[in-house]
Amino acid sequence: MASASRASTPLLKDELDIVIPTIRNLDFLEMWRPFFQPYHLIIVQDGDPNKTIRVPEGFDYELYNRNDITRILGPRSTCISFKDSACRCFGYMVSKKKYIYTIDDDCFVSAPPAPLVSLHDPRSILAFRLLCCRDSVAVIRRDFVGNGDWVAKDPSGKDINALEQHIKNLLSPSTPFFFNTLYDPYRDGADFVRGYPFSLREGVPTAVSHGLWLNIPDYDAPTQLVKPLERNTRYVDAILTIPKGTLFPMCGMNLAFDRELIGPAMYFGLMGDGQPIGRYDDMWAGWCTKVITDHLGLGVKTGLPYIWHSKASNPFVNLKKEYNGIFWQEELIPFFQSISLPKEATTVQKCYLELAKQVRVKLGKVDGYFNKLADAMVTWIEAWDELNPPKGGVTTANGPPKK
Ligand SMILES: O=c1ccn([C@@H]2O[C@H](COP(=O)(O)OP(=O)(O)O[C@H]3O[C@@H](CO)[C@H](O)[C@H]3O)[C@@H](O)[C@H]2O)c(=O)[nH]1
Ligand SMILES: [Mn+2]
Repeated sequence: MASASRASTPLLKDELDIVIPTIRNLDFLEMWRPFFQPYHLIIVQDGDPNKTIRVPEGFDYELYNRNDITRILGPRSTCISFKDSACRCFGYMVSKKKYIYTIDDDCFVSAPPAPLVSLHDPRSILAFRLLCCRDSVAVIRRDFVGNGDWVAKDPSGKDINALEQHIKNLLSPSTPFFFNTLYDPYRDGADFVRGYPFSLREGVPTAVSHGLWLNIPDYDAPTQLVKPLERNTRYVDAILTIPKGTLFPMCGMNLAFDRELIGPAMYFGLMGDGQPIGRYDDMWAGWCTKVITDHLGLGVKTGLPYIWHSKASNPFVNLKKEYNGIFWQEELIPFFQSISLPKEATTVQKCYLELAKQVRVKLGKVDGYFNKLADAMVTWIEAWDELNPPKGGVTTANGPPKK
């Protein structure tokens, strides 16, 4: 029987960093305070390094802007994107923790309190909840707790703690080799179904936990343009292992991973300023990650937890960023589907460098950009290994910025 984790989920507060890319502000942290305050935040400030980003009181954090990235990585800083959420991967590199959770600054525990709602007027709270219900079909109910904090509830009325769910996902095995039709067999109240081979029931270590989003779905620009008012109101109470040999579109908005198992593969590519492509950062990382987890016998899960995604980015701006990606991905997907990594590639770094070689040989002819990207993939691994020497190695000269 799959050992359902009846014990409470460990906080992992000293083993997990929260990485936030931002070009806006960090007010959203107020709603996450009950869940995020125990953790160390790594904030990657994109855009103008002279702009001051205010971090709400009471959070333990490091903040890196473009000047810090250049100071720490020197010439290798060219592999970190500028003016694209891809910059977040710098946070993965400088972290010293086993786990990473990354979230966008427009993602909330649940629908943020609208300005009209007074936090202490029951009538306006009811009105706001009815508004939420109208807009979001009551997928998440929220109740105020005594001091006016917002606590999200799932349809069963249980509190939602997205970070706790990601930790549960990462700490329980994945089942990539044989699909369990009752989904995650390790959840309370579930198990392997009849016909599931006992030899496979131990599962494999989980490298990635990919969460989803209510309200604004992560659609590409053409879909956004065709369906501007569509909201995701479907709370599907399921966690699935993505089967071995199957790629998936990884979104960086609500994502957790085991940095020691798969960190070096989580390079978010060359995107944004000066590049012919944007908004394919997380997609690229997801395709590289999935072929490597398949090769190393690790698992990738998708499903719970949900977060509430509040802002739709501009579809016209997105179309310009995505155009080449939409076109190139018809070549990229067959490339990743046909990847075979040699058995000598026994570490993530070795797998990644082999991938970079194949990107240059097979995708360089699609567009010269992929030669640049292959170089950047190698630079990323060099920088990763310099900042993360094997245990007991030397640390980097510069170290994190003074706060
Ligand atoms: O130039 C930029 C733009 C944005 N950011 C920060 O990145 C995240 C996501 O930004 P935003 O919410 O505006 O974009 P979405 O379209 O909703 O994001 C989804 O598309 C993917 C684009 O790659 C992204 O991974 C998804 O989450 C926010 O925190 C912005 O502040 C930035 O740093 N630099
Ligand atoms: Mn967003």
